[in-house]
Amino acid sequence: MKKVAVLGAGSWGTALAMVLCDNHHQVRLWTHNADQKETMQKTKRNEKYLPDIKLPSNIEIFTDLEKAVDNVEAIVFVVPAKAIRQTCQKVLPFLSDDIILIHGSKGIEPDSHYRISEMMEEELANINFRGVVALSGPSHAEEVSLKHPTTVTAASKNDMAAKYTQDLFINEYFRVYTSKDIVGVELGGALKNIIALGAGISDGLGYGDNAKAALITRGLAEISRLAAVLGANPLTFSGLSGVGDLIVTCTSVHSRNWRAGNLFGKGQKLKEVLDQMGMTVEGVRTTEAVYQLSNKLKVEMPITKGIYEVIFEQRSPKDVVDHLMTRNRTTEIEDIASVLVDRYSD
Ligand SMILES: NC(=O)C1=CN([C@@H]2O[C@H](COP(=O)(O)OP(=O)(O)OC[C@H]3O[C@@H](n4cnc5c(N)ncnc54)[C@H](O)[C@@H]3O)[C@@H](O)[C@H]2O)C=CC1
Ligand SMILES: O=C(CO)COP(=O)(O)O
Repeated sequence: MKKVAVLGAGSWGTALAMVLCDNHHQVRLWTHNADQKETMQKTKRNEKYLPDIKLPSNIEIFTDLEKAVDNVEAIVFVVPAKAIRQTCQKVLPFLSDDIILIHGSKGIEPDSHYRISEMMEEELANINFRGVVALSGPSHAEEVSLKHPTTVTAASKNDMAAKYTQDLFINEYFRVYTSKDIVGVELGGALKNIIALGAGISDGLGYGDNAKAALITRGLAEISRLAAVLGANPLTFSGLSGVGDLIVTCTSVHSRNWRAGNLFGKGQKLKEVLDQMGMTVEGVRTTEAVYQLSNKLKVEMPITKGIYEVIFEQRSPKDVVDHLMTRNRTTEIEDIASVLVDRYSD
């Protein structure tokens, strides 16, 4: 039994804390919102983010960050990507060396183009943590909290930290694999959200399964092309954090990115969409970051470009689809192959 703090009491932080409670760990769930803590303690539910689920009786809820992380072996960061740096800065004074840092967040920071673990390493450079682990895969909180079979990957440059995370979380309904390719695993989790926005847009426009299958497949081609240039193992994109998460996010009614895309497809604009969602839609910021990055690195990403134009330049979604369908003729597989040839030919 380990003492673990989970930072972020949204749907995913709560679901991961429940898995840890099921595994008999001593779990402290931290929220930055005092009202949320009070309601959760009173109702034994997370009314806003996972309303149908009763919280385990052994979960402890904190707003005091120092108390939440006191004497813990591992911290699991599950705040939205935009809050990662601020959360690291707040927790830094209370951290001791040897801590294991795990995160379940999915995003890329605009301008810096940092992955989540890169932001954590930069903000927490003053401590000698034992490793940073990304926990990612096809895993909607709503289903994990119902204990439906789910598989994820714990990726770290540090093998021991990845195995520690596997031991911490694995049980009969939550199967955890390990990987050394943290670059690929984090990119898979972040980039699929862009394509899920696209799948939602396509459905919102009233297009059918052919269009969605095309988006998923050509989306996978362009996100794995970028990931290969950024140093990911392309095979990671055939795994749980790649195609696995892409499928679930593009097809599940639980996906906030798909739902937001659907509203864009029906003609709503950014502010209306975000107001209506009221929950984290990571794909919006990640689309901005990846659009910048693809221009900087000259990686062709036509779907991401189209989604960027819908979200940030108010281009009509129908216009974007028409453009994607009629752009220059090209070959299907050669493009990713050429990235790999360039990369391995030195
Ligand atoms: N919901 C899901 O099924 C999954 C979500 N994720 C990822 O987990 C991360 C968190 O997402 P969700 O839990 O779904 O979001 P959510 O929208 O359900 O909840 C967000 C939580 O973060 C808190 N928060 C917002 N700003 C904060 C700040 N500055 N400091 C501390 N807390 C803050 C909110 O109060 C809320 O409790 C995202 O990166 C998401 O992509 C990953 C896998 C599954
Ligand atoms: O990453 C997720 C499932 O693996 C959650 O996706 P959404 O943020 O689109 O709900």
